[in-house]
Amino acid sequence: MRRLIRSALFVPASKPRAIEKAAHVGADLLILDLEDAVGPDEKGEARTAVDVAMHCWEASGSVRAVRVNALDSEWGAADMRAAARADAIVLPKVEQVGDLHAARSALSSHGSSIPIWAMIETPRALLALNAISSAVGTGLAGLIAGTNDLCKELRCSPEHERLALVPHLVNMVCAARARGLYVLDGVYNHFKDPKGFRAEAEQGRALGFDGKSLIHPGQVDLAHLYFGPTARDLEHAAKIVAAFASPENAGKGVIALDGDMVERLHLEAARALLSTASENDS
Ligand SMILES: CC(C)(COP(=O)(O)OP(=O)(O)OC[C@H]1O[C@@H](n2cnc3c(N)ncnc32)[C@H](O)[C@@H]1OP(=O)(O)O)[C@@H](O)C(=O)NCCC(=O)NCCSC(=O)C[C@H](O)C(=O)O
Ligand SMILES: [Mg+2]
Repeated sequence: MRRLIRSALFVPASKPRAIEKAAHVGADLLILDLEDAVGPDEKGEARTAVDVAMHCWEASGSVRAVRVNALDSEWGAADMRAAARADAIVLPKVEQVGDLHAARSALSSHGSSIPIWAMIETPRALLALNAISSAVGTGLAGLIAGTNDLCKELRCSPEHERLALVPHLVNMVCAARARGLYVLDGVYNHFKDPKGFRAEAEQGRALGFDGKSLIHPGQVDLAHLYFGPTARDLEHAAKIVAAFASPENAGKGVIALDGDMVERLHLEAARALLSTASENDS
């Protein structure tokens, strides 16, 4: 059973204080950002923070990732070399299967077999989602919605409960689920607006995302409230397992539980939930 990834915090590689702070915020995934959070003049200096961050985050319990600049940019090759020592790599603006193969082969040339997370944030990526998500042999682990870039490229707005983005977000969830990948929702920019964050996180969970990408430590605990099983989810799952285990329900395909119809597909989901939760506790 795989670990829960409910929160993925972007940490600018150009901010030493943020790198230190990130070690203690409890995010499931930490993403040291060499791309958009770092200005062109800071790129070289920021790259030297990769080793510092990986060391600083060693005991954090978080998966430690690096978001590199595009491979075909002037920084891409050096970023890949530095990032090969992380636990995972985040590739921005993936648009075709070839981007994943190129990253895989760059990592291999540095002796690294770390998993790749692909950011889906351009119209071309949306059109190629099926191919990208099924890129066999590239070590693709998950998709991350890049909603800021998507809004820019589609010339749409995140307003009205992300009406214009929802079809694309649903497609990302579908592509990820079909291929057994993780899938994370985009960032919420208004980091001083917890109410707005909660509404968006609740929507992301309802759409089926595993977790949410974040920009501020204050968003980590909130993300954990919405993603991953709640105490109530676990209680309900345990009740379903117990109900199907009782002798009077032996062999039944469907039962009634607390006024709801419960089928064996719900039993499978309940068992999977309990198993994920116990794996992540241990
Ligand atoms: C958004 C921020 C610029 C706000 O910064 P600031 O005003 O300094 O925030 P605070 O004063 O509230 O910070 C309080 C303390 O928390 C630390 N901090 C802040 N942000 C982070 C962080 N991301 N990780 C770790 N620690 C952080 C501060 O250092 C303060 O610490 P202390 O001094 O001890 O009190 C800022 O939050 C920020 O830079 N966020 C990240 C921005 C970023 O990475 N952007 C790029 C990724 S998002 C993206 O690109 C999405 C995608 O590609 C798309 O297209 O959608
Ligand atoms: Mg982006």
